[in-house]
Amino acid sequence: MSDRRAPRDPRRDDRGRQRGAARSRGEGHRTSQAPSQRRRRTDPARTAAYDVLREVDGSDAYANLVLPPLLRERRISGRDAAFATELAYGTLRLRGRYDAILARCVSRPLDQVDPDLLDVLRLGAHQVLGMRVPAHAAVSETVALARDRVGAGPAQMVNAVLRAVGRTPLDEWLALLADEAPDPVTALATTGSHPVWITRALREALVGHGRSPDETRDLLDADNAAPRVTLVARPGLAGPDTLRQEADDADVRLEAGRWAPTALVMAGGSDPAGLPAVADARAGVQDEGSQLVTLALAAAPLEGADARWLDLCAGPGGKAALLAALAAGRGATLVANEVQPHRARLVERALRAVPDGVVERVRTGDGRELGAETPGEFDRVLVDAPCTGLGALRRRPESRWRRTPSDLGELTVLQRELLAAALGAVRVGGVVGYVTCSPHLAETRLVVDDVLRRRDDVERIDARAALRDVLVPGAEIDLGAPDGGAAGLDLQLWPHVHGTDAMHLTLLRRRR
Ligand SMILES: C[S@@+](CC[C@H](N)C(=O)[O-])C[C@H]1O[C@@H](n2cnc3c(N)ncnc32)[C@H](O)[C@@H]1O
Repeated sequence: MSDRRAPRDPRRDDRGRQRGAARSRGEGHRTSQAPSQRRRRTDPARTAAYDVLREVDGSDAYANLVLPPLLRERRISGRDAAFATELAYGTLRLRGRYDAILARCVSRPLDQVDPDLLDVLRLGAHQVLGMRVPAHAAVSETVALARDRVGAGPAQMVNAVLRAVGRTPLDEWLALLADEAPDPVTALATTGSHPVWITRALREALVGHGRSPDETRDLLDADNAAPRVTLVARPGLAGPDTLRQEADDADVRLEAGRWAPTALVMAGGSDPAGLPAVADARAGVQDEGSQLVTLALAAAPLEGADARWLDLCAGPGGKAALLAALAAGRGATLVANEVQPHRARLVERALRAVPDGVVERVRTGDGRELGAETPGEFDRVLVDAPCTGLGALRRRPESRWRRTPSDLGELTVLQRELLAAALGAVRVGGVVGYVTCSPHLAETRLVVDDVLRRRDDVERIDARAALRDVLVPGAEIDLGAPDGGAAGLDLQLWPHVHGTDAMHLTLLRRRR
């Protein structure tokens, strides 16, 4: 907040950065023209962020697919690229909070504001309230953007609205929004910038998985923070030491992951693709939670043969590549299945560093057929089911505003069918790992309970114990209250507790 209100410092530029020496001497872009004659240039980074927001809104695009090529095309790099990224992603994540504030500063209902203009206002609000941009720069640059992209009339309105937004500090805005909310969940949702239905579902998931509802605020905050890039060093293909050496050579800083022995966290701003091990798939980019559930499935106790593994929903192949690397080290083989042909091709690419003979095949087809097609053939089966992704909201800035409760209906039917197929494909005594990147009880507990209610040949086994067996030595992990029921056996990770996506793992064993 203090930066936002800082008086103008001539040694700093519009983003509060230290100016270059020439700039601070007043040389460079200034001309002898009178201010009124100067044509105001819009800032390329802000324009890029705006164009991403319009693509996301107008074309249903994904910000993380639109922004990187756009930055490359416009040759925006380094700190400007980081600024554009934070501006675009931060604005998308905090859109709900900013809309609630803007609604109090705009004279007409927001749904009557032109969407182009509304995105300019949101970008301005994020600079004023969410970034360390001095208020005068945030306002003047956003007004210039409005003039360039929406027109001179709306630009005046942007000026007035952003000044009104900036007159109240963020903590006072949040207190006001909370006071005016009709109930506590809506207060959390508005101030924490999540839809009410998602806030309620996350709160219920915390409780259902053995945690306190009071953690909801922290969870929402964690969803609003940019995640750090985590790499997986695929065992036997690239050891963490090799990866560290390659990172040193590329001047990239890596830190050991907190929980998974395979995880290395990158210092901000570096490009993972620049590391040879990532370029040739000995390593990859993978959330630490995804690594943990995969390692836990591979570590689950098993009697008898442990020779054939199946990944039922493998695309784009992150977990399949880790499973295959582990299988290679244990003399096992892997079948990877994916229904979408283009994602099956991504699985093949992800598996390209795995030694010959380990990957039996990459099958393109509906995983639901495999229960009947390959009955009882596998010793370990992973079902990383398609889900709402409510556990990975920090990675997909716009997705919380796109998802609707009705998505759950179709997905949870498919989840049940895929889990049933996995239980058909696993041998008696074999293990199935049911995984989602959503903590929603309807996609986790209820799916498993429902499938188990219909059969008496399957038992839950302790996923938490399997996880503890694979953690880095000495790691003390808080997995919530051990209540003895399903919540005591199932594993549910959380962004605000573990710094991972909210990955879920239930482990099941075929008894007969
Ligand atoms: C959560 S993603 C899997 C992520 C993957 N395990 C990884 O780590 O990279 C779910 C995948 O299931 C696929 N899928 C959806 N319906 C399927 C079906 N009926 N059979 C097999 N795969 C399916 C989706 O296309 C998607 O690629």
